Amino acid sequence: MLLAPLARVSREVAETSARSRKISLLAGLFRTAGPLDVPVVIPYLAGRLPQGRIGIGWNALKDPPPPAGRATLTVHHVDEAFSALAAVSGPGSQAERRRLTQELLGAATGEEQRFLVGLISGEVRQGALDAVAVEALAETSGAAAGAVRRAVMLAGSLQHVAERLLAEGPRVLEEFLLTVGRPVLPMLAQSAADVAEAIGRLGACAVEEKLDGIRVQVHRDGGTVRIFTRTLDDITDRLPEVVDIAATLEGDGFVLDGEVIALDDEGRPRSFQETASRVGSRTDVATAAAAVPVSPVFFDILSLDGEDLLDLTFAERHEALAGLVPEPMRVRRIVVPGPGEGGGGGEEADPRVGEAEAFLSDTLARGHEGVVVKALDTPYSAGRRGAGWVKVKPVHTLDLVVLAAEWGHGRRTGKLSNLHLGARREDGSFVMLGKTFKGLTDTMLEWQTGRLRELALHDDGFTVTVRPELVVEIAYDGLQRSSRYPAGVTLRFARVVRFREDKRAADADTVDTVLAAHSQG
Ligand SMILES: Nc1ncnc2c1ncn2[C@@H]1O[C@H](COP(=O)(O)OP(=O)(O)OP(=O)(O)O)[C@@H](O)[C@H]1O
Repeated sequence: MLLAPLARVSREVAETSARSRKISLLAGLFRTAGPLDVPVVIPYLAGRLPQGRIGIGWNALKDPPPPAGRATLTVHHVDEAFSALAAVSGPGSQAERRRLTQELLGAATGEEQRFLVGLISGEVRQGALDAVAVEALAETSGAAAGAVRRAVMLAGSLQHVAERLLAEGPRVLEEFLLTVGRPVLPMLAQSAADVAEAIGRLGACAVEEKLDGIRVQVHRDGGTVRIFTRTLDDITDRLPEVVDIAATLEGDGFVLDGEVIALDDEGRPRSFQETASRVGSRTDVATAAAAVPVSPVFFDILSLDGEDLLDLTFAERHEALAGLVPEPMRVRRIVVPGPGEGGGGGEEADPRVGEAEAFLSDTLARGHEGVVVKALDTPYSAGRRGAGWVKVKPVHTLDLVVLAAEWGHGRRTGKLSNLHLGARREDGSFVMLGKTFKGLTDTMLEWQTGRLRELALHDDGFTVTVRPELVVEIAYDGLQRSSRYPAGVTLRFARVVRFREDKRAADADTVDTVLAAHSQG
């Protein structure tokens, strides 16, 4: 398959806001993709290189040779060229990378050059591509969209399902079952401004503590335990104490969903940074575990003794959870009846809300982040922000993407300090909303300097532009008008709360969400 139609479709999908048009563009592309192309086409459309980081900065990209007059590059050839680039190392590697990059660009037409440069710099990034691609795959293969979606959730990979579906046809979808040992994309929550709004959206529900730890999916198959993160990375070796606990539970095979968190002697949460760096540390796990032990706290169960529980209601799943996991390892919760069941309605204050608000206050007093209100009658929506889960956090924060960082002065000389913060647009590009260096501790400054150097594209001696991949959680006091920023607004008193390495840029907040939250507040 030639690169030219892929570059064209990528541009056209970004340019149109009509979902049906996006689907038919992608379906047309998938129809022409051969089995060897699919493993490359899907990541390229999402703006990702299968090789990961290949260390090309702007120097290698600037002053490209004149574009080729005819499209001859194949997707396979480009993939090989990127593999060759990723393998370059040692002395003279910068010059060699530039030579290989320029050679590749010289073989590309104008449109292909723009696509390749965007791919390398992280600018080609389609927002919400997965959902559209699922429908396009259904259209191309003749499978039902729901069946493709479920297979993607269970496989945890659009690419894997696409490869098999396009090669083998719709029947292959039956093979994507929930399998203990293979992670599933976790269900995510929607947000509400307060408990009353959350409860108002749901019928009978559970109000659960929202713990500020790291999401984990714990699988046990007989004697084997595996632990996965929200992004489906296997972190089993980093959490020996959680492995031990999972091994002591009575069930033989299960998949549990929950959070791991570092607690102090009184059972209060230690700082998120302590939990995060403990879960992130791969070296000398035994010492790290002794210094900062983490506890698992489970809130859902997806499979038990060979039975897939995803389609059961939350009430039924919770019963199964309670039968397997003893209380201190289950999240604290209260159950609130539906509007017709326990009073409420009418003009007077809804007692359902009062009880939930008291639970929230108590949860905050215990040092936790907020609550997640969950409908009792809904199935587990793997990989989606399901309407059945609504989170309420009193401190509103945004997850933004670092677009660039400025070299610090004085005490911060030699460190990348002031961060340029971007919100996502639906088309996958980013809008800068402001800058901040507030809230950064010395440790964070040190860490971000190293991390941002890895992502650097260009350094003009003052500002380092980076691949837009690092997600940072920002607290702020509202928005204010500003003609200096492209959305016409900027953040007031933005300060860094923490880095969210567990999130991808595609999970960051969109500029529309930011503006909508502001207009409500
Ligand atoms: N009782 C709970 N039920 C569900 N999720 C919980 C619970 N306690 C803590 N969490 C955490 O809260 C998250 C739910 O919010 P959401 O799905 O929006 O994820 P998020 O974007 O990581 O949110 P946040 O940044 O608010 O933690 C889960 O991913 C999980 O890590």
